[in-house]
Amino acid sequence: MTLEERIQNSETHIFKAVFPNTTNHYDTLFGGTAMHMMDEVAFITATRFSRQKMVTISSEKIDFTKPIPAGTFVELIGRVTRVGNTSLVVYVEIYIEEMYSEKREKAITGQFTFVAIDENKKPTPIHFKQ
Ligand SMILES: CCCCCCCCCCCCCCCC(=O)SCCNC(=O)CCNC(=O)[C@H](O)C(C)(C)COP(=O)(O)OP(=O)(O)OC[C@H]1O[C@@H](n2cnc3c(N)ncnc32)[C@H](O)[C@@H]1OP(=O)(O)O
Repeated sequence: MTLEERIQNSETHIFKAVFPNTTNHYDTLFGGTAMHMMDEVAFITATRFSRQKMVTISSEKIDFTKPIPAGTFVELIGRVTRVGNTSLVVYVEIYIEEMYSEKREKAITGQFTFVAIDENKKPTPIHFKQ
């Protein structure tokens, strides 16, 4: 399998409904909840890419460009964008999708770096390198 095929195969999509237990006093999705969901989809993407134990080492530049209203769906998409020696980077996007129309827009983006670890919890090479 080529690197591009492996990236394509490990691209991960998760849909969630924005219900009131995830919203703040503005009736929009909590930022912290969004980051939690992003870390989760990034972790799944990293693990599906590598099939190794992965831990988050860094998250960066999380841009909240649109509020996510209660009563919508969100789609999270994780995609590997860089493969290093022991680390890889996953770019995550969150799209808002209205429940009763096809309207859809990008709301949040961010980047998460993961490191593959061995049985001693030390960095270990990712089996696939660029
Ligand atoms: C309320 C209800 C809760 C419900 C719950 C649900 C959970 C829903 C969320 C799911 C999410 C799942 C996620 C699970 C996985 C964890 O939970 S992970 C937990 C958080 N992460 C950790 O605890 C990791 C702690 N850090 C460490 O153990 C060590 O730093 C590590 C990761 C073993 C790395 O060791 P190190 O000696 O610092 O690494 P070092 O050799 O210097 O560098 C290794 C690589 O990292 C890179 N690197 C080092 N520092 C950085 C940096 N700051 N930035 C970028 N790259 C870096 C290096 O460049 C190197 O890359 P390569 O050139 O080899 O590719």
